[in-house]
Amino acid sequence: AKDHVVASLAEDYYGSSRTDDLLLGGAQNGGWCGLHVHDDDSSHCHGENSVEYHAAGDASANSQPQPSGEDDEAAIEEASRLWPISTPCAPNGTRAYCVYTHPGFASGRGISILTSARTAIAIAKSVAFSAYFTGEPAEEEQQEEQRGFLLNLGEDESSPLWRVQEMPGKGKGLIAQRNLEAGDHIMSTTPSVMIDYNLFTDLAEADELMALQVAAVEGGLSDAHRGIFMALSTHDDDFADHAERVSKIIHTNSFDITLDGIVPKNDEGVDENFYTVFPEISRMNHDCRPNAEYYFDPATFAQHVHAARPIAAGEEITISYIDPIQTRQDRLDRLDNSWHFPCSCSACMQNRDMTAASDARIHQILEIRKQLREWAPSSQATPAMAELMISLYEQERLWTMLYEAYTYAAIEYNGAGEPWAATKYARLAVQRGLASGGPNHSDVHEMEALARNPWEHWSWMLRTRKRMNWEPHAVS
Ligand SMILES: C[S@@+](CC[C@H](N)C(=O)[O-])C[C@H]1O[C@@H](n2cnc3c(N)ncnc32)[C@H](O)[C@@H]1O
Repeated sequence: AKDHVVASLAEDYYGSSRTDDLLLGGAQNGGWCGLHVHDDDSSHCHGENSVEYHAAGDASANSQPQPSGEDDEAAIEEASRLWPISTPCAPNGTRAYCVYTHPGFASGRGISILTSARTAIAIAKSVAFSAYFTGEPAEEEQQEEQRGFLLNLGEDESSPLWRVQEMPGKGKGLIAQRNLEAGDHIMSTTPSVMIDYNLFTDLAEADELMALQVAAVEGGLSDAHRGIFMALSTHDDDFADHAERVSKIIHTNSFDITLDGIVPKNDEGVDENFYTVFPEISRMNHDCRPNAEYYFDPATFAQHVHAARPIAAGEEITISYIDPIQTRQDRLDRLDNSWHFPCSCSACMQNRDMTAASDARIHQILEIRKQLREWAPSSQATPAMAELMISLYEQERLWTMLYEAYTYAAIEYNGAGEPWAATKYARLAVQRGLASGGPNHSDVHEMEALARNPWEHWSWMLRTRKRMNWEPHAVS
């Protein structure tokens, strides 16, 4: 994606795995579009980006021109009409960034978004927000759904499923209050504050950004919501004043979010990122072998967390802040550079022999991944290779990544003309993908289609076809 000026929770994870590399792209004729498209005509692809949230957003948003200084004024006026509160603003020469807040969002929980007027308008028109602005009948349904998400949240930062507790050496963390099964829903929350990444590069004065951040927290959030936000970690408790505290909270607790299908891509055709705090989810500490996974749904503006494996009552619930497919030293370096803590998770604390074996598996996973993504006839990919990938992920306890391996296995078996094994893995990929990417994720749709009818899927006999140099029409 783009150069990150600030570290965010799971920025690597999103960057290298979650949105770019491992996902199916809806290829029709032999490849995964938008990823590493091979020799086929990429015009068969649905779209370049594999993450298509069909339910979300105003499709026309994608064709909107980028804001310029001249038309920004009109946009600010329109955005101010749409959003209940939109103050203050900080001009940067070509566009103004303002705080757009909605105290009524998510049943009065509230939300603040720091962005340009154009983007604020696009967000206001998206499915998650339009009901709040138009008062259409959808509003009831929308609010009901968001209320449902928040049912598990108490104002004291606990729920029947989890509680916040002091964790030695890590600050606070989240503890399971009940035994959870893989796939169990843990929580869903909407954001407190979202900051358009452009602010970090475009606003020359740090004070301007800080003033906007303070205004975002002061306005727009309910008292309870603001209380949970302000209690979040600042990592080192070293701040001079309120503004710096708010800034540190944001920097310690933000996730990287893209509003695909809602906000237009930038001039380079890249999705705009939003630095986003989901305060209850931000209580989760890092583990290189996490037991929970999450995804953001632009249709509701909620982030959903599910168990990636069974979690025992009393166990800490963790997520990974980085791409876990890295050797131990790379993971430690990454966490130290971006997060300034030494990782003491079980994978990082193994003895030398076990670390060497683990690192070797990571190298093997990376090598196999390359083959499984290779669509030229010379690819070494086979169903056995995909099975090996599943095994390596299991040995490495990479439960949050298993859907990738199941997806590859489904494609490889189908590509070799083995529909029953393909169907089995497609179903497993769907089951896992629902927790990793959500029901609207294009990869999940892809696997559902394969499971329904492997013979009609683009991957049917694909490997055989390529290796034997058959024409696509030779296969029905
Ligand atoms: C998003 S917060 C996580 C919740 C935080 N522990 C709290 O008290 O609210 C990120 C911060 O938690 C701490 N942290 C997270 N995972 C950790 C780990 N595995 N080991 C040590 N500290 C960790 C670091 O201070 C990091 O900057």
